[in-house]
Amino acid sequence: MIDVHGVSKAYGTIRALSDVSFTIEEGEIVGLLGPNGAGKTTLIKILTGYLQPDEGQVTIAGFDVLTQTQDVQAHIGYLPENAPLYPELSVQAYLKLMADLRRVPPAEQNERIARAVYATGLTDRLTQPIGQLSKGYRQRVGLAQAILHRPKLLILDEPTVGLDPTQIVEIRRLIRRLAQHATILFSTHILSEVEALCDRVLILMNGQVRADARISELATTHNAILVLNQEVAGVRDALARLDGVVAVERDSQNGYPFYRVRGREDADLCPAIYRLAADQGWPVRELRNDVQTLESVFNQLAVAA
Ligand SMILES: Nc1ncnc2c1ncn2[C@@H]1O[C@H](COP(=O)(O)OP(=O)(O)OP(=O)(O)O)[C@@H](O)[C@H]1O
Repeated sequence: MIDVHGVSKAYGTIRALSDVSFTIEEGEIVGLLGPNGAGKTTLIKILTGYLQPDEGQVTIAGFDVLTQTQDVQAHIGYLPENAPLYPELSVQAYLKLMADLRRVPPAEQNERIARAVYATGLTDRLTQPIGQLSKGYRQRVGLAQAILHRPKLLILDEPTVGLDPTQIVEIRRLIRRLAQHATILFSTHILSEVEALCDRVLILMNGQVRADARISELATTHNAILVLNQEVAGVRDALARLDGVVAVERDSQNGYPFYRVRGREDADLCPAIYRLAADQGWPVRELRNDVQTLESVFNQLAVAA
């Protein structure tokens, strides 16, 4: 559905994106996670054809964003950060305007608007001027305009920013519902949002994709952590000789010798390490599976950046 290859973009001397590549398959919900200034909005503007990259190619639903921009935009529902809404228009009048702009055939407009309004829970707000709506409801109007033309791909830039907790829950529920019929890519800087909604996360930092992971895989681990109370000679080599071990990293944790033991995919290392430590009489302080969370991955990347 989305194919991004070697995309770079600079604003003067600021490199907003550097050689970004990834693909997104139909039906996925992908979170684009990154701190402020990571390049999320820049990437989204490039994907939606509103900004040209300096280098690289983007294909959406088989169309090239640079040369077939209108075809691409016809396939996308886009919720920009701070969606431009007309405060004096009623919800209904605004959606009619957007249907005209999207060239939805007049005979189909009423039905399309009714469906979008129903999907976004706006039925009882139709006649209200947008300017009088709460921020959560305005965001729903932004989503309603994004799905008017029944796009197969929704691209949402920080869809819950500035909303209160109740509104956040409602918008997330709505996104989950929309995901039954469309592929979704949305940007956020909130870790829990990604965990709550996504199948997969792309972590963008300093304009680069630093991680691309399935949320379900993050929690599983083939690695173990061993911390000893004091130095013992030969631990690293002995660990490396265990069946299923592919690498052993040595570090220190509050001054104690610390080993991260990386295993093959089918490995369950802790029992074997426990037996080895008992045989050798190692002064074990801690032995555990090295469970990754999105937060731990993000923190490791942030420290390395
Ligand atoms: N029009 C512009 N002119 C100059 N620099 C820009 C422009 N737009 C963005 N930048 C810079 O490019 C970098 C990436 O910005 P971008 O808005 O894409 O990041 P972001 O991840 O969306 O951040 P945020 O979460 O704060 O919206 C930042 O350093 C930003 O200051």
